[in-house]
Amino acid sequence: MNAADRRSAALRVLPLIDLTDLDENSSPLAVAALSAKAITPHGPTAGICIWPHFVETAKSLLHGTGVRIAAAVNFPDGGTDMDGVLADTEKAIADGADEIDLVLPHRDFVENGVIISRQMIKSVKKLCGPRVRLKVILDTGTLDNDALIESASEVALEEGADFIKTSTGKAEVNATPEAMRIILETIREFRRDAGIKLAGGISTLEDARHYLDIADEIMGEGWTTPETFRFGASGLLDDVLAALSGSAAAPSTGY
Ligand SMILES: O=C[C@H](O)COP(=O)(O)O
Repeated sequence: MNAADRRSAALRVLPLIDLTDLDENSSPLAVAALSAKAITPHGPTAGICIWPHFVETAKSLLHGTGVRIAAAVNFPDGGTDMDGVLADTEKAIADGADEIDLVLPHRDFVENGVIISRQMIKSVKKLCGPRVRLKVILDTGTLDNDALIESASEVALEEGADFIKTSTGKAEVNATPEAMRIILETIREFRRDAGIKLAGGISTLEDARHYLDIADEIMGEGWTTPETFRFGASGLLDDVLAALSGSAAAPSTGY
């Protein structure tokens, strides 16, 4: 991409980023720095994505800025501890979370079928109510099978997910164009108003633009807005800001 293309990609990508800090060593200080970084001279990111116990800190800093606060629950393992997931969700919402990123209990989904997964998504959605958006993280690299990705997407959409998110960023395989295609085709077929969040290992504008091209191809141009499309990324904003300030490109991971 030349400098003009990078700049135009950066302007498109910036409002779609959920700037993420889900490091196990995250801290209130780190969340404060993340919150400050989310408000750039070129406009805000869509949101920040953090651990539930830091929502209160972020809320006090971001209140009124338009930057949404997403809390990751059942993260990153995707276990079946329903009570723990509901308690974390309830607390995050009470502290001011605008969005919940819930990891599907994917091992149980693969081994035992849909019952626990449906129950968990339905119960978390009930806590979210009409105000708080629910993103369901499939962990597509672990599901590792097209039919499973498709059926997990269907289950999430049927139980009220507002977004399907590919990955935690902690698995060996995270977002991929192949998984994205399956999810988007399912969304197109079942619930065009639902969104997709690509997450894990996306750190260059080149990669981000490749995902946007696929979204344009499958859903049509104009579909990708912050209401339907996000990049969950800890590093992508750096390349966006470099492009907007005219610096050189970061090396692409090569999609
Ligand atoms: O939920 C988002 C991911 O954890 C971000 O992954 P990343 O650090 O590879 O960008």
